[in-house]
Amino acid sequence: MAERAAAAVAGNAQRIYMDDFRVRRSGWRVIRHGKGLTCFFMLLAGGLRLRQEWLTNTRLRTDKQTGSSGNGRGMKQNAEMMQYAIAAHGLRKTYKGNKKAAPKEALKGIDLQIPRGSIFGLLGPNGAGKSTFINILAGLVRKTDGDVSVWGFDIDRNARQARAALGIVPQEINTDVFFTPKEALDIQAGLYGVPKDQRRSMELLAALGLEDKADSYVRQLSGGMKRRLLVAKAMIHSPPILILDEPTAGVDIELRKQLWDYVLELHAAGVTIVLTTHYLEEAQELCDQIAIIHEGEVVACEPTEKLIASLDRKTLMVTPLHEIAAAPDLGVFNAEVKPDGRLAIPYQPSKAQVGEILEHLSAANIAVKDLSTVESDLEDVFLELTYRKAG
Ligand SMILES: Nc1ncnc2c1ncn2[C@@H]1O[C@H](COP(=O)(O)OP(=O)(O)OP(=O)(O)O)[C@@H](O)[C@H]1O
Repeated sequence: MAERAAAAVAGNAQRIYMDDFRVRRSGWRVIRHGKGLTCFFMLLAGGLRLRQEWLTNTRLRTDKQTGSSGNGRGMKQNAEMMQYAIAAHGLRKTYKGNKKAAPKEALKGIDLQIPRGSIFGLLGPNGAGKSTFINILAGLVRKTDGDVSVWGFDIDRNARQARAALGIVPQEINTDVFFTPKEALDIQAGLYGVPKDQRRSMELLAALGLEDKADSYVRQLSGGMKRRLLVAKAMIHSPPILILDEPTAGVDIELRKQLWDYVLELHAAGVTIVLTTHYLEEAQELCDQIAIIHEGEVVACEPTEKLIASLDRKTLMVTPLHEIAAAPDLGVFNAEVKPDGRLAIPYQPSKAQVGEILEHLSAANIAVKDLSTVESDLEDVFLELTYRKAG
């Protein structure tokens, strides 16, 4: 399975260069196979999008010929574009206001580099700007300013290739309820120009535990099943990058595990994974690098372990030999008596040793029965950074 996925992803590096003709030809094939009216509207929307892209590409080609490219960073930036799965520089988005709402600056010039082959966590409180960032990559939201490249393709100049390099599992479930999962995947494959003999609809359904639902209507699937179908749809064209926007919201523990097993298999096959989640333990367990976004700005971007270590906070948990009624005076250390009778003593590993705390305990005539240390976790870092930023 992993080898097949790897082969598909590698093969796709070629397919990303697909041309308009193949997209249109596949679209007509879809029409012939039924569900005509829905397909007609899908093709109409696709056609309008192609036209828009053509106009954009023509403008950019003209810019290039006249030497008026809006982006003059040159070779250094090209090298960086090839090194990263996604690279954003000075990315800004301001949503226009209207009579009822003021303009909203959702992204305030973010710089972000997501290494190829990583599992990258994009975290932030509600309204931080995560979905805006993802929607810009997907071509659903138009950026106000800045440069973004996906798999080395600039999202303005090579919009189609950039988009073909991405598989996106959106936050909202937007499945085609009148199709079966198998049909939905075949149509999606057609829209991406995947030749019939290379389609992996059944393989993907099986990998996501939906094989027995292949011919049921999508509307008959549970919420968790629909979400897994979205993952299959995102991977139908074997993109080298998979973006999951809150993929496990509303998915039970067992299915969540199944989903992550599949995502890890894809990662082992070379797919770069970008993930937004509100489950911080999940991010801590899965991601090798994490960026925290707050109010449209990147407030941290580090390898996960380094990020947690950067908080420089541990807690010494002491079980006293005899019961203690009130917290003792331990000099510079603050102690708290927990409901189970243990003492919790926070300290900064870079500035203090456990031995110093034990000396203070001994001076306060507290005999120690047992002790352990508790590391900070991602939740502590997240709260610290976002609350510090919020003042
Ligand atoms: N179409 C829009 N028009 C105006 N404002 C918007 C629009 N979409 C998002 N916003 C605003 O932009 C900000 C960032 O929203 P975004 O959806 O990107 O946040 P998020 O980090 O994905 O949040 P969540 O975790 O809740 O999904 C929010 O203040 C939001 O209200």
